[in-house]
Amino acid sequence: MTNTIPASRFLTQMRARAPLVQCITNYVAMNIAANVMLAAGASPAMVHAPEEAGEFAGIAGALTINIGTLSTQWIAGMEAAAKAANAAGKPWALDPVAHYATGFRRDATRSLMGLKPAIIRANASEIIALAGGTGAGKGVDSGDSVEFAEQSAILLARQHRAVVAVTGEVDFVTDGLRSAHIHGGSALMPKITALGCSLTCLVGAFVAVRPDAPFDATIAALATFAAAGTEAAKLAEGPGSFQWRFLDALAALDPAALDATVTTA
Ligand SMILES: Nc1ncnc2c1ncn2[C@@H]1O[C@H](COP(=O)(O)OP(=O)(O)OP(=O)(O)O)[C@@H](O)[C@H]1O
Ligand SMILES: Cc1ncsc1CCO
Ligand SMILES: [Mg+2]
Repeated sequence: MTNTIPASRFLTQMRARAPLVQCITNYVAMNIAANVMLAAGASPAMVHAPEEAGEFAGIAGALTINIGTLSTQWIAGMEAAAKAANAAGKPWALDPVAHYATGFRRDATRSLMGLKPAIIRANASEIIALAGGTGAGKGVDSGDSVEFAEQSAILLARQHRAVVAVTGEVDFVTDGLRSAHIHGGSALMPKITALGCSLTCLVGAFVAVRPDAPFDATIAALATFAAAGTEAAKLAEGPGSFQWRFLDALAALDPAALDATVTTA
């Protein structure tokens, strides 16, 4: 493994600091994302109103923005928060849920991309479309393999000088120069709504602690999900028991389990 900083060390650091993360996420994700953050050891705050989102971004260690259930009011909050995070030198992560589905989402995503996210985390169909290609996504669900999205991810990372994370059966992370694959997890994960949205929030927690290393921090967040997903799947009987077992696995996770999930190139 050529990682300068092992993922296990990032999880230990993140838990020790329990960073405050401003998560602007969708109505579907808010509850599970907050519980995922608490189980993993971070401190989430779901603050999105335009009247306060910018002020809060100055207090939080990092910001995450997810466009899953969009409205004009929410866009105003997102843009205020992203601008304030940039002004305060805090990193922020974008989750462009189904951005290809409507003109409203496309426009919002274009303007958010202009506000320089440090990290973009999405499924394969979303990454392909963000790079100008045509994927097989259906609403919020991916219809493409991660492998098919890898070149799009590299292109996006170079164009936007961002870390790009594509999730699916095997995850791919790139900063345009380096790349990594993260193995593990479970086929039950896409059967539970908003786990990807929750992962974007967790990326925020890791990058809040190591804003100097967004590539490694993103890998560590994805490795945390992969290791906890593998563990939860061992005794799960279906999506329902997987969901609570996943929270328990996140809380009990041994950081040493992360490193075996990551291969770098
Ligand atoms: N077939 C699979 N096998 C193993 N892990 C998977 C599989 N599909 C997804 N995952 C894992 O599930 C998590 C969420 O990724 P996914 O790509 O499903 O996000 P998403 O499509 O944005 O989800 P959502 O929009 O519902 O929040 C990631 O940790 C990913 O590695
Ligand atoms: C189901 C759903 N619809 C809008 S956002 C969301 C959560 C998964 O992306
Ligand atoms: Mg998603």
